[in-house]
Amino acid sequence: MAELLEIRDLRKNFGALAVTDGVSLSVGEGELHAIIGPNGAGKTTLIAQLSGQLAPDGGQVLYGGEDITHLDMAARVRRGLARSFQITALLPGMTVLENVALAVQARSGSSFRFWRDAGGEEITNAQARAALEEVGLADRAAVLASALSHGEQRQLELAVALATKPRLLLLDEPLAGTGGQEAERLIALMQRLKSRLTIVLIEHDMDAVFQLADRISVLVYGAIAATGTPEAVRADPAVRAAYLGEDA
Ligand SMILES: Nc1ncnc2c1ncn2[C@@H]1O[C@H](COP(=O)(O)OP(=O)(O)OP(=O)(O)O)[C@@H](O)[C@H]1O
Repeated sequence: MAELLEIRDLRKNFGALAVTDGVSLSVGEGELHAIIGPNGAGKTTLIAQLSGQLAPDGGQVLYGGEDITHLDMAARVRRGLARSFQITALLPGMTVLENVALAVQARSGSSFRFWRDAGGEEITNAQARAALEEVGLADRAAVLASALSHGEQRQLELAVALATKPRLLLLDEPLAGTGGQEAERLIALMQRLKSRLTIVLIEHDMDAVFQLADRISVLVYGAIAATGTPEAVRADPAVRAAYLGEDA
């Protein structure tokens, strides 16, 4: 498997706290790589450094062989690296379609003038509708984002990320706050996406993680305690002790 993402000795401190403590890991093209670990282990902080939201204090991030460590978020999105947020970043006063259309625009880098040009808006909306179709929200396109259920908002966040046509998708707790059928729908969606995208997934729902992941990395106190297939990670005594507990 060719490596799409390579993280080398990444470091981030908040004051005296080493939140990312020399993390090295690679993610192959087409892989779904889950990052698990206890609360406060530094998972979100790690993702933020991959998306370009947070600058690391040391180490390197390579994407498709290119050193992107010092690129900003917009430059990473243009290269096909998209993040779906743990904290909902939707515009509640805009429709579902408008939320996705804005993301399409961001990826194409189209100017405001292009947006207003005849045809521009239509193309943008067609791409936005395709993303909504993919996540199963097409029939909610005209509804205000604020009127969606929690699970639907998570679907919309995924549509927003997909609208940027990512090659690598960073998902931070996409199942948070969902349950039952909503969670099942999102898991089925991730299962579909993993056939055509590379995904780095942070998730606390262990059933979902063990079902979806090709490989799992366990982060404990900012460092990788283990990386391997779900079977290997489940069997790792250090992982069981540090995180999964007796009944894992
Ligand atoms: N901006 C910040 N300034 C100071 N400390 C921070 C900041 N962001 C995070 N931290 C601290 O860094 C540590 C790691 O936080 P992070 O959110 O990355 O963990 P996490 O593994 O994603 O946790 P969770 O599973 O609860 O989401 C925590 O102790 C947190 O309090």
